[in-house]
Amino acid sequence: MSKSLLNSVQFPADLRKIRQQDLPQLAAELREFIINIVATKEGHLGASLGVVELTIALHYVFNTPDDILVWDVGHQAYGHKILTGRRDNFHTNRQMGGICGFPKRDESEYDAFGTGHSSTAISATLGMAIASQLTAAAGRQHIAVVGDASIASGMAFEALNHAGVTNTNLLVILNDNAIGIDPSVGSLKDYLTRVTLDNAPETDNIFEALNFKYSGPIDGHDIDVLISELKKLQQVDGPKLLHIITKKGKGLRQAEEDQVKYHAPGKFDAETGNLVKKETAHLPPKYQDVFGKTIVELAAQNEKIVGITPAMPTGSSLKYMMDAYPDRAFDVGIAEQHAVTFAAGLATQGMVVYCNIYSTFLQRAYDQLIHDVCLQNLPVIFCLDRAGIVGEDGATHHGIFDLAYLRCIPNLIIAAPSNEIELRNLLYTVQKKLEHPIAIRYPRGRGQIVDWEKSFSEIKIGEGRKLKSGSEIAVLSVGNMAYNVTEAINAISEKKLLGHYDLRFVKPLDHDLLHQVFRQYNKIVTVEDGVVKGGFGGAIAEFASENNYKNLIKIIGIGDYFPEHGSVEQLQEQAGLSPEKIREVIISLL
Ligand SMILES: Cc1ncc(C[n+]2csc(CCOP(=O)(O)OP(=O)(O)O)c2C)c(N)n1
Ligand SMILES: CC(=O)[C@@H](O)[C@H](O)COP(=O)(O)O
Ligand SMILES: [Mg+2]
Repeated sequence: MSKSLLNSVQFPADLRKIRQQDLPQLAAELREFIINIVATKEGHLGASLGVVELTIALHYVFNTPDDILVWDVGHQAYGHKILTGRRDNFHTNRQMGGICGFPKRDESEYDAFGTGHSSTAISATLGMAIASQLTAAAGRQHIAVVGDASIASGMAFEALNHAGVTNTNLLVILNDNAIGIDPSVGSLKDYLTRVTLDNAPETDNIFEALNFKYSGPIDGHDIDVLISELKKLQQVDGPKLLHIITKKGKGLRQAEEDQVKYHAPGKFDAETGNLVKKETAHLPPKYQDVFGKTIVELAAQNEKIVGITPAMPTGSSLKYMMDAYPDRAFDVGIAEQHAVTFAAGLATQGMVVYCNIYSTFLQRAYDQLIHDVCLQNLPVIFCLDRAGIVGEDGATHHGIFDLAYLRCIPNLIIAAPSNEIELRNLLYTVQKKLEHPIAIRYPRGRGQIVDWEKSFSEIKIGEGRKLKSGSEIAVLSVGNMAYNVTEAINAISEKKLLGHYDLRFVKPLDHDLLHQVFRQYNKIVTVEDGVVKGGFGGAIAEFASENNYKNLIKIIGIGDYFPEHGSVEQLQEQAGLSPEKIREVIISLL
């Protein structure tokens, strides 16, 4: 048996000692290593398998970390992590206290830029390249690896546009596998397909038009070809783009065949590649499916309904509508800013627009939300998926800022349904008649109600509801935090002293209900799965101050820090949002 090459590599300096002809063996070992660990620990699989050869070639040719390597999104950087000092703790990937699933500057000097959200790599790398010029770090190379879906985002184009008029040592590697999480979309994707088929010379080159020296397309799984091309480009001054063709999921048959599922497949059998089957028939639905299936039902009755997703049709379940009504459901690619203003345009014409965006990714379209939607009071329906703590994706992906960043925008209604039926009824309500934009936030994953497909009933905008009466302490919650609160209250023996109210709307607040609550209870506890500063509890404190109430108010939510990765339960415990932690706070007030 030949000796393991991977075991001889702690850092790229070790890799550079390996003979070039042995690198395919290293690639095979690295793939196997990734598959074995992701099979049980879960995480992003397909993207990392697709760049195994590229990762090896980059660290082989360039002098990382002095030469700078930036991975866009970073979900494809598992091989990079393993070859840069993190092989032995790769099994802790994405777990609490373990390494992060994305590059992270304070984790390694090889992680030149923290990522998670897409399309930032070219801007960041250009910044580093300009800094090198200004500090006379001559000869240093700056490499950004960007996927075909991510390069179609506005931010990536802005960076290419800028880089093209510099003479920086910038190398953009376009990793073209013709897919994002779901199949890539748009005319740039068509263009890249044409370039690939023509083998480049027949087609006017869009990157050359932007002053990049273009090379490729080349086979991104051929290490020798990659090494020789990278060495050539090392000698070329100015901005350059290397177009490589790869296969997402390369090396695991099922991952190659079902690239969408194997983007992040959950647990699977490392030997066979088959997914570990989960019995889900009797489980409550995912909030995403409540959204996806309900919108199809509503679209059948209301032909003005359209749906939008920026590149997350499967994750958001908008795919149900894309299948049922392909002309009325749009995957616009990784383009949150465009998605929001496109929604605004549709709304000006009387369309009923459900724009589904992960809470964390809406951060990118904040100006569009304010300037294009709310300022003009256009009744766009934003469905903010993955609100709250999302778990293993970690700090870059938690949807914990939305309440704070939305609450300050005039005209915008903010709702947080506490369960699947509430979500369904809200989705129904808002397509009937809506006079303002609305954001409806709900969490990742399953709720608690199996039997959710009830007939629709309307929810009055701005109306909260009492879940339980009490006399001493009122707990006010938003969204599915209601479940944690209920559990907390049920674990307290003096529960008859405790009232519980589901406010449903963070804006407008239900003033009538709040006046009752502030008169009936001495002490108020608020619970939200978002940052405390500027959030729901802040809104309640403002209400109290505006109305001269002197009740004691205790705000439970996420403090002034970025929660990292871990399970949702662990991170809620850490933030003080678990039933047990909520119980402790209530007891301390009794
Ligand atoms: C701003 C933003 N929007 C959406 C996402 C979700 N997302 C993560 S990876 C991905 C697809 C990336 O595709 P591509 O760049 O082609 O890389 P590949 O997965 O094919 O390697 C998407 C949409 C994100 N990370 N950031
Ligand atoms: C890398 C990335 O941004 C996505 O793959 C993200 O991890 C998807 O999250 P969900 O699994 O919650 O859809
Ligand atoms: Mg891709």
